[in-house]
Amino acid sequence: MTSHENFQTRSGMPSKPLLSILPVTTAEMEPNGSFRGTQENCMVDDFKRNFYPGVYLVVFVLGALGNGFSIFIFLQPSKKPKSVNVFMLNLAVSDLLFVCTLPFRADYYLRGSHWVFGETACRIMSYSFHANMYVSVYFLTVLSIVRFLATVCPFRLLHVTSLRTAWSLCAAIWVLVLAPSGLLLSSGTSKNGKRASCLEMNLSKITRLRILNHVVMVVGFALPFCTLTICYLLMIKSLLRLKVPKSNARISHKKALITVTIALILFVLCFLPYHILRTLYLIQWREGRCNEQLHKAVIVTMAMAVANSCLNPLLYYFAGENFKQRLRAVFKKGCMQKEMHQSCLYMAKQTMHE
Ligand SMILES: CCCCC/C=C\C\C=C/C=C/C=C/[C@@H](SC[C@H](N)C(=O)NCC(=O)O)[C@@H](O)CCCC(=O)O
Repeated sequence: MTSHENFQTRSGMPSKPLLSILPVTTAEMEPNGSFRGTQENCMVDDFKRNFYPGVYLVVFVLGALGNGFSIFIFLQPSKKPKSVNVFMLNLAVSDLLFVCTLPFRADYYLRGSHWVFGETACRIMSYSFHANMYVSVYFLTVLSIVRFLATVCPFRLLHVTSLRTAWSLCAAIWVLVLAPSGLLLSSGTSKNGKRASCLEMNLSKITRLRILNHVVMVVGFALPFCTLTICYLLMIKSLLRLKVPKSNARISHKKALITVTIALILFVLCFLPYHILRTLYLIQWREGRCNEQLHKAVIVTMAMAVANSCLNPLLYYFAGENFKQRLRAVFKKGCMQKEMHQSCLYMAKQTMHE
C-alpha cells in the first residue's frame, strides 16, 4: 500500500492492512542497519507528509509578508541610495519568488506525494529551490564583502561600492546561478503506481545530482562560506585595532561586523547542515533502499534551508542602510494618513449631521 492510499484511508476509505503499518517485516535488513525494499516499506513518506506542509506554509506566510514589506521599504525614494540595499533588494525579490512555490510543495505532500500541477510546474519546483538557495548564498557573500571593503579601505575602493557596480554584480549573480540551475529543469514527474511523483529521488537523476552536488558543494557553498569566515575574522581584528571609541570608523566597522555576523549565522543555521547531509544522502542512496534516519535528517535540514527565505528580512532590519529610518517614515506616513482619514470621516459625519 502506498502512502497516497494511506492518506485516502485517513479521509474515510477502508482501513489499511496490518502489513503496511509494519514496514520492518516487509523489508530486508542490510548489515549497515538500513532496509532494502520498496519505498512503501519506508516511513519517510509519512514523515514528509507530517513535516513539510506545516513548515512550508509557515515559511510562505512569513516570507511573503517579510519580503514583500522589505521590497516596499527598499523601493521608497532615498536621498542617498546605497549599494548594500541593492543586494538586499535582489535577495528579497529572489526569496519572494521562491516562497510563492511553497504552497504547491505543501499540496504535493498533503496529497501523499502526488503532483497535480503538471509537468512544467514540477520542473520549476526543484529549479526554484536550488536557484534561490545559491542566489542567496552569493548575495549574502557579496554583501558582506562590500561592507567589509568599505570599512577596511573606504576611499581606495569607492568604485566597488558604487550603485552601478552593485547592479552589475547582481545581474552577474542572477545569470551565473540561473543558467547552470537550468540543468535541474530536465527532470519532471514520474509515475509511481497511481501517483505522479515530483521532488523525489530516482535512478535517472542520481548520477547527475551526485556530480552537480560535488561542484556546487565547492563553488556554491564552501568557497562563499570560507570567504565569509575570513571577512569575519579580519573585521574583528581591525575592530580591535581601532583605538578611538565612538569614532565614525568604529561605527561603520560595527555595522559591517553586524552584517557579516548575521550572514554567517544564516549560513551555519540554514545552509551548512543541508549541504553536509545532502552529500551523505546522495553518497549512500541506492534504488529501493530506505535509510530512514539519514533521509529524515536531510528532510529537516532541507526545511532549515527553505526557512532562510523568511529569515533574511532580519538582516535587512539589523544591517540594512537606513532601513529602520525608512520603516519608521513609512509607519509615520501611514499613521498620518490614517489620522487624516479619521478626521475626514469626522468632518464628513459632522457635515451630514448639519
Ligand atoms: C549554481 C547552480 C547549481 C544548480 C544545481 C544545484 C544543486 C544540485 C545538486 C544536488 C541536489 C541534490 C538534491 C537532493 C534532494 S533529493 C532529489 C530530489 N529530486 C530533489 O531534487 N529535491 C529537491 C527539492 O525538493 O526541490 C534532497 O535535497 C532531498 C531532500 C529530502 C527529500 O525531500 O526527500
